[in-house]
Amino acid sequence: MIPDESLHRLGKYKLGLLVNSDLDSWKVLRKCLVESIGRPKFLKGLVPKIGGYLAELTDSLDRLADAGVPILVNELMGLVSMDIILNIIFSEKREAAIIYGDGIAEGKKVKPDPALAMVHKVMDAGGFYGKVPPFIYKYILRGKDKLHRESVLQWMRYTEERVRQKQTEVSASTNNEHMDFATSLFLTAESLCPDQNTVFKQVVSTIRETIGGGTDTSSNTMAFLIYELARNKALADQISDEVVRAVDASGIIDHDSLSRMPFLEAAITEIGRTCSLVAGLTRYLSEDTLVDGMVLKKGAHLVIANSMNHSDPEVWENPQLFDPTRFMKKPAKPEGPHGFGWAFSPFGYGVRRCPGQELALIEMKIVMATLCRRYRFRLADPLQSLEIHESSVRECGPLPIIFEKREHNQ
Ligand code: HEM
Repeated sequence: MIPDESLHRLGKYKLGLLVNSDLDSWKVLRKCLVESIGRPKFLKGLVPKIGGYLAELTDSLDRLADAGVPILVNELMGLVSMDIILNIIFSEKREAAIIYGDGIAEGKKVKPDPALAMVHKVMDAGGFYGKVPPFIYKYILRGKDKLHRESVLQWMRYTEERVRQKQTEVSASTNNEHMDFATSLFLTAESLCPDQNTVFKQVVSTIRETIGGGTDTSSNTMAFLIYELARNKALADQISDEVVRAVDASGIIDHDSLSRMPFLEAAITEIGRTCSLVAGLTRYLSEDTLVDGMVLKKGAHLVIANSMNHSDPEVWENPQLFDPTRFMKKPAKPEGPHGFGWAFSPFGYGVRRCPGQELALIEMKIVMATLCRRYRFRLADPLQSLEIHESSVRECGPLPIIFEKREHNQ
């Protein structure tokens, strides 16, 4: 539940998408986001872009496999998602995951990536302020409050600086044919917002949410999936064989071959259920609403508990079991994106559903297809259990994994 004091403060907040309480400005930003990262042409163009990056990453992972040393897969996937999202947003060519993989292969101690470390801290701050009523964090948890505030301020300065640089580039450029997300966002926001100051503020807020939303979400989902595949060799082999069949001899994964990987897609969907990355969705009732014969009053704040719905034994047979085949069968009910009605909503529902869903699915599919085709994943400690850290999203704790080359490694 959102405490009243927070709500009062949110009432004045008209920036960004996630916690924006002003319908008009939310609509403008949502349009910006959906018209840029949601466009089919943009999504199709992502496949070769991410594929090029992965070709370099797998050279590094090959060296890691040859060295036979474990790598923290939660950190690796965080860097992969960060490299990809910053490339999409700013056309920045980052190689943080490659540097990390090479460093580990050579037995060096690798320093944490500053941008990723900042996102982790901000997600932690989001989790902290989302859970604890304001008077507690203000008066009782003063020390933690100070730390989280500093992380948030550092993050705000970083994103503002990046967007300012971008604004200068956009206004100097005459050719915006191959636009990155930030450029497209600027141009759309300029056509929709009343003044330059508002444009700047909205772009900064939206970019903050896109980096945050685009990093710790897909990266943790992939880390959780790698954990399952490391524990279940038969599933991992099944995905690997499917990918080998779907791509031609060149091994290049293109847009068409991605559509020939239903089992991998089902495994990604199933991990969305078992890990419930976003544990709950929040809603404000703008009118009295009838739910299961009960009237919920206008003005109520609801939390839709994904983590409970996703493991409800009345809906899911053997809910604790990681079983992708449940998403390959004919849906039990015709409702909802996967035929499981309200019982399955990893990306949310309706007008507030995640605007990055298609992007995340393409990214996760191409990254996991590439990794599953080329490597087996082995837990460095066979008894390793999964550590889950509850932040703004569910985060995968330290997970050391050994990459082993498969026969289809090239
Ligand atoms: C596995 C990956 C992801 C998961 C599981 C996820 C999940 C979610 C969920 C559950 C919501 C709330 C939806 C609702 O209340 O109905 C949400 C909102 C949002 N997501 Fe994602 N997301 C993912 C990836 C991404 C990516 C890649 C981006 C950006 C490129 C993104 C940006 C956002 C934004 C901006 C919102 C707020 C939308 C609004 O309030 O109108 N997400 N996401």
